[in-house]
Amino acid sequence: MCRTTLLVATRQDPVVSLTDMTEEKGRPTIAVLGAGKIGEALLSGLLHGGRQADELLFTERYPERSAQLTSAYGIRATDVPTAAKTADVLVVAVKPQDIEPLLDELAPVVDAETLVVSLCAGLPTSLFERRLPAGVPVVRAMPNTPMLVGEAMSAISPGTHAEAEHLAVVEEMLSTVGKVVRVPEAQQDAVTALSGSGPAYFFFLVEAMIDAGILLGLPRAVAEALIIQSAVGAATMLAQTGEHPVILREAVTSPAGTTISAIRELEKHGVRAALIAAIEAARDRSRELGAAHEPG
Ligand SMILES: NC(=O)C1=CN([C@@H]2O[C@H](COP(=O)(O)OP(=O)(O)OC[C@H]3O[C@@H](n4cnc5c(N)ncnc54)[C@H](OP(=O)(O)O)[C@@H]3O)[C@@H](O)[C@H]2O)C=CC1
Ligand SMILES: O=C(O)[C@@H]1CCC=N1
Repeated sequence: MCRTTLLVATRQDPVVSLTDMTEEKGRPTIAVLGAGKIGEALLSGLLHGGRQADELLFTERYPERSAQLTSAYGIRATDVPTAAKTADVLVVAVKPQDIEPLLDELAPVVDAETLVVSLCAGLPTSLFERRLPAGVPVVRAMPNTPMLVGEAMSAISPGTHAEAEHLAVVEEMLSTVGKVVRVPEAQQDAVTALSGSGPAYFFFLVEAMIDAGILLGLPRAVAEALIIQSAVGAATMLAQTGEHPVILREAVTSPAGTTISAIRELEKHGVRAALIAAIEAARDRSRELGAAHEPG
C-alpha cells in the first residue's frame, strides 16, 4: 500500500540548533505511532516549526509507507519497542479501531518515564491507563489538520498521572503547529466534533460554493480563486478584529441587497440547524468510539 504524502516540509534547517535547545530546555524526542493523515501532518508541522528530523521518529504498518515518509521528510521509521526506548513522548495517532493491537505492543515496553499523548477521537485517557503500566502519564489531545500550515487548533486534557510538566510538554509541542487550549477531558468529544472535524465542514462549504460558481457559469479556476480568497479574508477578519461573526455578517448584508436574498435561502433550507445537528452527530460518534473500548 502506498499513499501520497500530504506536504513535503521545505525547511529542514533549524531556526535554533538542537544543541542550543537541548542545553536550554531539553527538548524531547517525539515518536509518532501511526503516521497517517494526522501523524504526518504533525511530523511535517513540527519540522516546519523548527524541530530537527533527528528529534522525531515514527512507526507505520507498511514498509512502503515508511520509506515514502522517510524520503519526504528525512525522519527515521522505527518499531514500537525502539520508539518506547528512545522517545520521551509517544504520540498515538492510529485510528481508534486500531488501538487495541497497538496497546498490546506498547504495554510491555513503556514505563512511567515516557509521556503518552493520544490524538485518538473518543478514546478516554482511562483506556490507556488501564492497559499500560501503572503511573504512565497520558494526555489526550485533539488537534486538526491545519497543523500542516502551523494553524492547528488543539485542545489538551490530562489523564490521572499527567502532571503540569507533562501538559507543558504537550502544549509546547502543539503550539509549534498552532494554538492550544486546555479543557476538561469531559469536553473532548465536543471539541472533536467542533475543531477536530471542523476543517472538513469548511472544506465542504467551500466545495459547495465553488459548485455554485460553476452553476452561475464561472470558469472553475475563477470560482476557486474567488471562494478561497473570500474564505481566507473572512477567517482573517474573524481572527484579527475579534468582532462577533454576526456583526461581520451584518456589515456585508446591505438593505434590499444581494446578501440578504442568499441568507433567506440558507435559513429556509435549515443550514444553521443542519450544522448544529451535524456537529451533535460527530460528538455522538466520538462518544461511541470511546464506549466501544469500555471494560466488560
Ligand atoms: N485526520 C484528522 O483530521 C484527525 C485525526 N485524529 C485522530 O488521529 C488518529 C488517526 O487518524 P488519521 O490520521 O485520520 O487516520 P489514518 O488512517 O490516516 O492514520 C493512521 C495510521 O496509523 C497506521 N497504523 C495503524 N495501526 C498501526 C500500528 N499498530 N502501528 C503503526 N501504525 C499503525 C495506519 O496504517 P494503515 O493505513 O495501513 O491502517 C495509518 O497509516 C485517529 O485516532 C483520529 O481520531 C485527530 C484529530 C484530527
Ligand atoms: O473523523 C475523525 O474521526 C477524525 C477525528 C477528528 C477529525 N478526524
